[in-house]
Amino acid sequence: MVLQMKDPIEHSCAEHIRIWGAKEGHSTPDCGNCRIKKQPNKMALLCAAALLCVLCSMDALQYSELAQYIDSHQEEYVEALRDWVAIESDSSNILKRPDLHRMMDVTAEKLRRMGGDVVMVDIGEQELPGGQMLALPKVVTAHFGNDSQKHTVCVYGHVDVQPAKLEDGWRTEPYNLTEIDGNLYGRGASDNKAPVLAWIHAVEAYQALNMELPVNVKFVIEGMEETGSNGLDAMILAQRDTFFSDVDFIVISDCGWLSKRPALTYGTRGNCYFFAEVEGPTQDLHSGVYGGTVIEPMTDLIGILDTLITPSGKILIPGIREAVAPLTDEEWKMYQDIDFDFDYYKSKIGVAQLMYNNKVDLLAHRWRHPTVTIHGIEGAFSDPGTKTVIPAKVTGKFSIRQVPDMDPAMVKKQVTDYLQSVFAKRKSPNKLKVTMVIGAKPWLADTKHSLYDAGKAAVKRVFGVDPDLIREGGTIPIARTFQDVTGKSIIMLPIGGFDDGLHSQNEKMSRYNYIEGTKLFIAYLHEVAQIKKSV
Ligand SMILES: NCC(=O)N[C@@H](Cc1c[nH]cn1)C(=O)O
Ligand SMILES: [Zn+2]
Ligand SMILES: [Zn+2]
Repeated sequence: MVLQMKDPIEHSCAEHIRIWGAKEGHSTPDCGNCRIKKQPNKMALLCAAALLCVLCSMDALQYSELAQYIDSHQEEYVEALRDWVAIESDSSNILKRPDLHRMMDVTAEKLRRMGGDVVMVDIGEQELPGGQMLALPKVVTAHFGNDSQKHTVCVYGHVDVQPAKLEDGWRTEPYNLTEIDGNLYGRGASDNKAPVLAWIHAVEAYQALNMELPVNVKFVIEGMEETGSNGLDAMILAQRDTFFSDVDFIVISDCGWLSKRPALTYGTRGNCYFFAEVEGPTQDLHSGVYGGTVIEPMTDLIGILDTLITPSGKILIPGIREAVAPLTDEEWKMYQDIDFDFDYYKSKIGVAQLMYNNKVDLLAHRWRHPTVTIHGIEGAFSDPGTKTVIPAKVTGKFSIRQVPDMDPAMVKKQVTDYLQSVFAKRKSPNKLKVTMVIGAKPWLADTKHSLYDAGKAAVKRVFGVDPDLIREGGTIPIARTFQDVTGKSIIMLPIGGFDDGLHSQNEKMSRYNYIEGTKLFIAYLHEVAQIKKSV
């Protein structure tokens, strides 16, 4: 026996610590957590845990107390999510703008009640396609703790949502949070209201237990993410030397796991979103009376949209595929090692066949290649029933997900030139106008950064497994701006499940992920506090 028990100390907490000392001349083993060889008599055995140094043991005890607090307050957390989901904060629908403003007020008020230093930052107005101006939702910033000896972590999230209507095929009212079999269904539940609340509840738990936060925490919560984070770039630029000057790291939890295994996300795709408007007659026309005599805008539009991508997914716009950074051997290897159930993925989304039939190709095309998606046509007849009309003006909406080394400014030119040349060949008298309404760049992090070690340790503590390192096919438009403007390192720490149905019917957040995710954030703050602070 290397160790002998000396002065066992029993704590009154749920878990007990026993302090162990080394025999004369014998070495003391490393701490099972921080791996540092500690002095004799400073090693502790924590019930149901490994041999830890005293510091780590105290940390484990504190975590255990916080985790118990989270468990015993979970009903309140679900109610908070219910209140937030009930606000139809759809940023894409201008008629819902009052709800979106209310959502920002409610968010600010929650942070204010916790004693945060809260500011609602006016980010101006947005110009609508008709030229009218509409006030953007204010960005909520908040600040907890101001200790220059500690790191400052800035949490970014959004509280706007994608559109949702019961008649889209939801099984429950989208804005009435409904729990079924441990899943909390509602628009915005996973994207991104529960993760934002989980971060707020993590800070609240320290306050309730009178525990000092291990780091200073700042929040930046916006209401335009789903439509491209309009106005936020300028705000970050304007506050680079004020609000962001003392921020050390940025954490974003606006994404999901790839499987049942927790994950850390190190890359997102960007997005270039286009409107292609084809305008013909001055008003809609009877298709029997005028059909066969006019060159129809819808036929032109569908003709040009069909030249963007082949049925097998090959993008036809010259220059787009050529800009993509080639996949490295290391990336192939990483993708091979990732947990991913190919058949479950297929069955979950209800398709018999995918574009690719192996895991690596599928992941590469989800994360690492651009793709074109045609989203819809404004001005087209889409109601139930039959209407025999020739629409006078139609606007096709499509987007191209961006990966390194694509550049949105270049993509804008490539797409516009290509569509104009394809349209010209049709010799149509109609007018085509192409505009890029969102131009978000991809984001990529260095997984060797200590933020990722902290993430791995936090996942291990809460879930007892090592996380997958994954990328995200979706876009968080502001991620790249945070990186470029503030120069700070970013980690994405998702708590959403792989099957949450983001942007889809029946979006949900599982109660398990919501509650364990809150604990993950607490564990993460503890781990970040261990990162050496540079002076
Ligand atoms: N949760 C992230 C997310 O859903 N982001 C949106 C943002 C976006 C991109 N283009 C328009 N909106 C996404 O679709 O990826
Ligand atoms: Zn989101
Ligand atoms: Zn989203």
